[in-house]
Amino acid sequence: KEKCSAAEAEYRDIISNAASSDALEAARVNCLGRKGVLTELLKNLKDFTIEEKKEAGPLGNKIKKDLEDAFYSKKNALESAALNEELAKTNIDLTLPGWPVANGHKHPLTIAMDRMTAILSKLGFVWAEGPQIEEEKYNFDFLNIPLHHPARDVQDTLIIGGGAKKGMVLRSHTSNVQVRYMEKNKPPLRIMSPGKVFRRDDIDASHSPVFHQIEGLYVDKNVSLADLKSDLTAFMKGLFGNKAEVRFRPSFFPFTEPSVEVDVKCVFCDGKSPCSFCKGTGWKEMLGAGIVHPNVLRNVGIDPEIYSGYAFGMGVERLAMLMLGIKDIRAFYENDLRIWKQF
Ligand SMILES: Cc1ccc(OCc2nc(C(=O)N[C@H]3CCS(=O)(=O)C3)cs2)cc1
Repeated sequence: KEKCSAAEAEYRDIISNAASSDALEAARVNCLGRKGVLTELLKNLKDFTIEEKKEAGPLGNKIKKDLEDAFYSKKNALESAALNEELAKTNIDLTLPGWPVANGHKHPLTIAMDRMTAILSKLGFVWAEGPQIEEEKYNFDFLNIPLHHPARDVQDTLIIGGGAKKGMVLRSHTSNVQVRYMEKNKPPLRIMSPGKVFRRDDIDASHSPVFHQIEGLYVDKNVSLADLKSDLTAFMKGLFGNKAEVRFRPSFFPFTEPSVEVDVKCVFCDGKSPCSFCKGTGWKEMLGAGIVHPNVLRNVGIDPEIYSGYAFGMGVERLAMLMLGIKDIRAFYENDLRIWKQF
């Protein structure tokens, strides 16, 4: 008993004076290690009588436990003192908040494209894709666009290789997808073709040589202008809300007859006070559409006496600018974070 208490007193002294965790660890091994002073002392217990063990056992283990705790708390104290000393040398203020992790988000064009294609897919349109570098016949000929049509001129279309009439072009609309699809699939068919299109345009606030379009095509038996009007009205209400008012105006496109242009009532003004958005007309043109011209059906081997269809096309940038209040189309391509951070 005396020896254990003496050992405890001696090691408590060593612990309180220990200046480094190495010295402390060495002392711990000397005291509590396999060959440690206290370990050796406690080995004598096995020679004690039952009576003696009853008192000496718990006493010895308590001293052992207390010393272990003392070693441990001193070790912690030395380590945190070392850390604080280290921190005192640097001027890093650990209480400052961390760098905010900026979480990204979709590009506004993608947001607009996703909204439009989601509504169209609910209306039963299936996503179709096709090449951006296209043969002239799929971009023009199949679409009843005559050889002398201005759209074919180099002023409007970006022509790649070969003579102007025979070369490949950068597609000026995604109609090539519809033509290719009709060559391989017979009616009934109901497809949408989102994608990039190219025009020879100098970039300015409302024009870009590269922009995005979504076209739709529905071919079946007895498809009429009524189907077109009801489906496109549903699409516009899906986009601008149920209260949106839609107007159909007669128009002309070589690939549709009759052709219409579809306006939506100005969402910013009642059309009386001239607003920059609708130029005071109260209406905003959103897309073009029409009944597919019989020549187009014939060109892909569909009999216009049996089948009929409607088609439509719209610009995504245009819609995104309306939806998000962006005044300059170039904002979509300059990736200026000061703009995109606002969405
Ligand atoms: C086989 C096939 C037959 C007909 C088709 O008609 C697609 C159509 N597009 C329009 C139209 O007005 N498009 C413009 C809107 C704005 S834009 O992005 O500049 C292009 C009207 S009908 C397509 C494919």
